[in-house]
Amino acid sequence: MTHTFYKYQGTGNDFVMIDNRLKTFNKKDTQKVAFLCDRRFGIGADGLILLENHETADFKMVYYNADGNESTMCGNGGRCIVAFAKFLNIVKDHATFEAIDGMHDAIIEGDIIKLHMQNVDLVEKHTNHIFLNTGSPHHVQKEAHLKTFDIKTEGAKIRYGNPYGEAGTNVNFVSKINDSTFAVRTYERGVEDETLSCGTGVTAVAIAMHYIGETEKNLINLQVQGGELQVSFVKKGEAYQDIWLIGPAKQVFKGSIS
Ligand SMILES: N[C@@H](CCC[C@H](N)C(=O)O)C(=O)O
Repeated sequence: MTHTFYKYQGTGNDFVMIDNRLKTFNKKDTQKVAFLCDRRFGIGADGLILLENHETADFKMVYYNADGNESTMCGNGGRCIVAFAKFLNIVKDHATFEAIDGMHDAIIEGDIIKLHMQNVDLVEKHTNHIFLNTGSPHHVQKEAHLKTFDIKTEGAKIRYGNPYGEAGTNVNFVSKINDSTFAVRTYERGVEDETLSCGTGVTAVAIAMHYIGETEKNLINLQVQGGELQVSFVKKGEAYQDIWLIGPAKQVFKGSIS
């Protein structure tokens, strides 16, 4: 079957986007998703996203990693699907949608999409890292030599190692630039490599850095390999609420593939 697709990117985290409101896409076809995301034999992307109808919200988001498996929340993908919904005239400058981690709303200001993330009730501080779930699981670790660090090798060791096991985790390495700015490089589970940006990852980094006292700011700039994102939040007791992931989302091209 031939599918019309759109390619989107959010700070270099790229996605194949398919309008599945007519339910033409076989959602169980893992090999097909992996093929479409393949950079040599397919279109090439870090993930694939289906936009579907929803009973009460503007739409539903279904996210797959490049390995073909449906996975947990994708923050940059969430921002990109909002831009796609605007392109399809489903929404104007505000959107509500359901993703695997629950309901989200978003504000559209030109190319900038502000995505409301789920609250984070638990931040685990360990000796050399912080672990938290921002819709997807994230290990956050400080790294002084971020520019030259071997993200793929070191990220894979942590992703497959204890205590994460089979389910694994995403791994973020972070270096402080100043009180409100951090540089981040992320190894993504399901891509099994470094990506140019990870939305739930930078959200985790911003909250982790605040939690351990590296910053007292509530609006954090995150420099990623593919550009710049911002994360804002409010801390209530041990929990983080009213979390927003802010940054650009752009359509790159359209095509058809069978
Ligand atoms: N790129 C994403 C995260 C996608 C999910 C992740 N690979 C996982 O399986 O946990 C983002 O922008 O948040």
